[in-house]
Amino acid sequence: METDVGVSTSEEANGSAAKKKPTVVFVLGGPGSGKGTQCAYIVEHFGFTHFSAGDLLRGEIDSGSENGLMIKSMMNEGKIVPSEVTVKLLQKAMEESGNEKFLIDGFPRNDENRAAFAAVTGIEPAFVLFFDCPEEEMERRILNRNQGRDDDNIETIRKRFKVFLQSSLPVVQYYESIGKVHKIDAARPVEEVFESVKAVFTSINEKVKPHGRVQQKSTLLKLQLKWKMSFLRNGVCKGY
Ligand SMILES: Nc1ncnc2c1ncn2[C@@H]1O[C@H](COP(=O)(O)OP(=O)(O)OP(=O)(O)O)[C@@H](O)[C@H]1O
Ligand SMILES: Nc1ccn([C@H]2C[C@H](O)[C@@H](COP(=O)(O)O)O2)c(=O)n1
Ligand SMILES: [Mg+2]
Repeated sequence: METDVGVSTSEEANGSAAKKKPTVVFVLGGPGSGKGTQCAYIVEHFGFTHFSAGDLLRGEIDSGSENGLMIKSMMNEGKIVPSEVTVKLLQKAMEESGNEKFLIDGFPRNDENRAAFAAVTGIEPAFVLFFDCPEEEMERRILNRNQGRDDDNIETIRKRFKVFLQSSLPVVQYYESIGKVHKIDAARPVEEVFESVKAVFTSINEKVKPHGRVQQKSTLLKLQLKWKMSFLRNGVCKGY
């Protein structure tokens, strides 16, 4: 297992008291594009914990919680559940997991989801994986899935596609505009898709290794500080 991917972009840069925030990768793509399937492989190879927002919401329905009925009816309509509910579930799951590297699958589904997660957790994703797949292929996959999901019927599937185009793609475009998206051609066999996914995680591991640029920069800053302190102590500090 190649576990690294210590891409903590959210570490507070205030010296020794820096508090490390979890590393979060958002996994996006249309319904049936293969997010859950690929996440299982990423977990196996890179030591992430996987949370599917849809699974957490289905768990909430099954638990008989007071939000259950509302969530169920929204899901059956292919609608997006209010962010307050979903973010709370994700936050609780992350806190209880004991890990600090998370794949968050099927979230954020709209701009409200995105903003609420950032506001509540203070976490921005290290990057976003986007599984790009034609609608006909996604439809075929969902109709063959046989997992007993209430929303895997043709009427709800079409509604989910519409919501994906209207609300979720703009979120992908937002992350693209800030250079955070790794787009994967998901219309290939599972193993081929995972080869591309693996390349993304491996290249990110390479970038944060001790001799990578990120590490070099912080090492240089530490060295400069050490020199300054040494000059000050010896009373020969003039030009600093
Ligand atoms: N690359 C692939 N080629 C063919 N079938 C696939 C591929 N990836 C996943 N599948 C199958 O397609 C179905 C949907 O995959 P999966 O559940 O991973 O999608 P998803 O993006 O998580 O969907 P949803 O958004 O509805 O949760 C599953 O039955 C899965 O086995
Ligand atoms: N952020 C989210 C994620 C999911 N949902 C609801 C609406 C989706 O149609 C449904 C199933 O999600 P999936 O398992 O396909 O990722 O769950 C939501 O409201 N908000
Ligand atoms: Mg899924």
